[in-house]
Amino acid sequence: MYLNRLALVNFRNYAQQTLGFSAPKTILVGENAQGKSNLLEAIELLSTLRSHRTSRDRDLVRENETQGQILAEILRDSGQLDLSLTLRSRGRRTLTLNSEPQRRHLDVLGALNTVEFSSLDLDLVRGGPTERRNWLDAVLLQLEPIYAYLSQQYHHILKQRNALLKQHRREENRPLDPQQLQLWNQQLATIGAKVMQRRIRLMDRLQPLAQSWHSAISGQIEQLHLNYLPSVPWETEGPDQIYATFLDRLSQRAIAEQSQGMTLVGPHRDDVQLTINETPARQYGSQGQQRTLVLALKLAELQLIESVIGEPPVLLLDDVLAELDLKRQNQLLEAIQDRFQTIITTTHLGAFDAHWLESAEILTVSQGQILT
Ligand SMILES: Nc1ncnc2c1ncn2[C@@H]1O[C@H](COP(=O)(O)OP(=O)(O)OP(=O)(O)O)[C@@H](O)[C@H]1O
Repeated sequence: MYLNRLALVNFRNYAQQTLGFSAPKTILVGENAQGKSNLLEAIELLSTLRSHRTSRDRDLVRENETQGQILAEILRDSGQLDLSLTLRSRGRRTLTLNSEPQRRHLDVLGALNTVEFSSLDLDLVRGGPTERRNWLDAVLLQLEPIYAYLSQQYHHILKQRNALLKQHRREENRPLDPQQLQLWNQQLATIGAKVMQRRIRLMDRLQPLAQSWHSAISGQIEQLHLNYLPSVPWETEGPDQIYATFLDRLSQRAIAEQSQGMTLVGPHRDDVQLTINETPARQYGSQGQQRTLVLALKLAELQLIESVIGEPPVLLLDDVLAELDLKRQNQLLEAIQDRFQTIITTTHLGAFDAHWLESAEILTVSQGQILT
């Protein structure tokens, strides 16, 4: 898969910018706050329909403008795709694929596959369960875009169920309608079990890949384990078993849920435990070890997406490469070679291994403009 051209109109600090990618690696170099990450954010938006920096479209539209646009030409094995996303400071975004307006936006997921690696990814080790769940969900969206509907459905049910519990807590005299709660319980367990099952399947596929990268980078001295920690005890019997256990668990926590006014059981409470040599990585890791771990996870993600979709995804490295020592840079270089189109941002080229610079096109970003 290859991102051939990108055009930005009134997006973040770009007024009008077209960019053709002509090498397997592109390095965007520039001072702070010039627009390097904004450019990667535009690509991320086309790929996932989300930005990890904001959930409001009005932040993405250039100041004092009412609408902005991102357009891309993507070369896939099956042919060329033209994708455009129009963002409005007031009003809904619109999307076209090959000039056809798309009513169901989630259907566009999968047109452009990307793996992003930024310094924020260190939060996979250092941060809380939310970061790790979001990561799993983002990988699942790339692997099976249908997961977006499942996740949306789950959050809708969760919101409704929480509203019911909250209302009960607020109006203490009002008894909780057991039938209504039962209905939400069944829906939560049905969809929740499917979400968990997909996440666990993903972990099973990521684990051996991450382990092998991790042991290669750490020189075989450290053993990585990824362990899914579900809030519903997990048996391997299959969806019916999970559904039944899920309902049991909800009834066990019923009093706590009613007094707290929120749902305490389900995949929105799950976590992933990362251990190195059986010690939790969060407590164990030096900065270097944590970087090795995150790099192994990202390489596993890259490899898995490639094998599932049958084409290499585009790799986005936001300000992270210069932070890796030369050994880790070379591991990464070896893994991606020229097979993965890679777009890299940095404030300085000095820390790059010469091999990176040889095979890359280097572009300077200054005040919302790309100088070629
Ligand atoms: N909606 C917007 N309209 C105009 N300018 C914006 C908008 N959103 C962000 N900016 C500007 O974009 C710049 C930030 O760009 P970006 O985050 O891409 O920086 P960067 O080049 O990646 O720098 P760093 O190396 O610090 O990460 C800031 O100057 C900010 O004011």
